[in-house]
Amino acid sequence: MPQKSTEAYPYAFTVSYVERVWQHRWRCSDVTFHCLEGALCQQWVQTIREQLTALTSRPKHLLVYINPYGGKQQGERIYEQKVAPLFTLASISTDVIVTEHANHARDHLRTEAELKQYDGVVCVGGDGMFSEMVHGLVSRTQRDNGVDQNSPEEKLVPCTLRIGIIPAGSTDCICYATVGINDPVTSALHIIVGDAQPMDVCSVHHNNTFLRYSVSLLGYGFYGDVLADSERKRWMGPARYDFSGFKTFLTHHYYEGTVSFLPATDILGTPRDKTRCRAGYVLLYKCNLSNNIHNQLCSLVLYPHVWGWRVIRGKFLAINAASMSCACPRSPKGLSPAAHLADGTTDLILVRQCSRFNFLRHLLRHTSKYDQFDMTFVEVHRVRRFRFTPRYCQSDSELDLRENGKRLFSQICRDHPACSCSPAYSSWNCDGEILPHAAIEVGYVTTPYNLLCKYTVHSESIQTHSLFPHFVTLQPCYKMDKIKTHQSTHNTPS
Ligand SMILES: CCCCCCCCCCCCC/C=C/[C@@H](O)[C@H](COP(=O)(O)O)NC(=O)CCCCC
Ligand SMILES: Nc1ncnc2c1ncn2[C@@H]1O[C@H](COP(=O)(O)OP(=O)(O)O)[C@@H](O)[C@H]1O
Ligand SMILES: [Ca+2]
Repeated sequence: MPQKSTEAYPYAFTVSYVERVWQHRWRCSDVTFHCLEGALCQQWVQTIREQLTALTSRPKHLLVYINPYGGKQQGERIYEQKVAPLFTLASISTDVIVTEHANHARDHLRTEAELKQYDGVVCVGGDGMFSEMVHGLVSRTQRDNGVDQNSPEEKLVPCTLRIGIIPAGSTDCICYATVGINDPVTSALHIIVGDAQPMDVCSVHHNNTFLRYSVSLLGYGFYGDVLADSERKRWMGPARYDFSGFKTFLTHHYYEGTVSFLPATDILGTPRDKTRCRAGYVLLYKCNLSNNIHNQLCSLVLYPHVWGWRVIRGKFLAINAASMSCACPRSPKGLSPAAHLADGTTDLILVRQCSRFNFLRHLLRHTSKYDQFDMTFVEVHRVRRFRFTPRYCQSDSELDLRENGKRLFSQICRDHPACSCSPAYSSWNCDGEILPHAAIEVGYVTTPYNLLCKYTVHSESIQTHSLFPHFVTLQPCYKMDKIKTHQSTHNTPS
């Protein structure tokens, strides 16, 4: 700032605001306004503060859980250096808990946390950490509302508290698929401006007993085997997935069983659409009205058996249910690029036994513009519920052993115990956590959630933000010589 201006306009205040820098990446910038009179300056500051206070969607008090062991074990550093300064700048107060063991956050949320005092909870970690938060909050809400979690027929009661994710994990699929990028600063800014995005939740059951919730990927076969193998290599960090992915690809195991599913017939849109859900169901359809007729036609073609369950038997390399696109840095368009974030459905992808070469082609298409579903051995259905029953029954003792992480003889091919062909069972990859039960039933996909983040790729959203995009942190009406720090720093609280 030239000296002349400082002398002529000795009073000033600084407004911090959100700037979209590149694609989905957000940054915090600021602008300093100079005034001639202290009273005028004060009036501006007062008015802006009043406007900001009136924005009820913005959180004021947050409960933060940090997983210090997620991803590259950088959770605490990421929070302290990149996120906490922004929260302070936006006058958000926080209670921070660094987790001490797995399920610490889940159990604290489910039983102990005084949730009434918070406007939201935030997790710093990966998909597993987010899953802990979902389990804590969703379970607590169902318990408080008398919902029987064990029944796949029951619809979940929505939670009122929102969850924010600061990505610090290995895949960060939930963050990437909802925000469009896995960047801690961008996520912190979405939380600060009070963005919200509802999302679907599936409940997973075995013999009418509740097992887990899933919000992103439920994968049997390939993704189940990758996860089971990678858990033994956690010391490798995020690279464990590349190693185990390659190894699992080479083993090329298929699994026999029956998939039954209830197609979602009363919806517009199919998994083969070219549109992308980046702002949830409602916004997408507002923005793509011209696609609706086309989508309706596709639904009729895809789902001729509209009234009941469909049953498919076979040998599968992978059975994936994607309740959102599952986009992540490894696959920027995701497992099911057209899946919706909050439409009460999940996209069921069945990859039948095929050659290694064809499976590789299918996997590689997740990383390119080519359609991974346009292959004879792949089919995809948008469903409300589904079940999987493996061809061979899994005994309780086998399950107990698998739950304790031991490898079994019975996992080796039933027909030829001495050979190395496919084992009888895989396990399910449920948002990055292993489910040892092969037979599962997925209850109604419901939308009980709001996240503290969303895509803002639509022009409406951008305009809405630019109408009042700022969060203000200023020294009210200081003379210029007292606010020098403002000109050089913008995301550290002063
Ligand atoms: C030979 C070329 C292979 C290219 C394959 C590309 C396909 C990648 C699709 C990945 C979808 C990932 C869905 C998300 C799963 C996560 O929930 C889970 C746990 O994440 P986190 O808690 O952050 O660790 N991640 C995985 O299961 C990793 C799957 C990696 C598969 C290679
Ligand atoms: N303090 C802790 N010590 C050990 N495990 C933890 C701790 N806090 C959370 N976890 C568990 O770590 C697992 C992985 O967490 P996540 O944040 O998803 O990292 P990543 O993306 O690397 O898998 C989850 O199952 C979670 O329950
Ligand atoms: Ca969905």
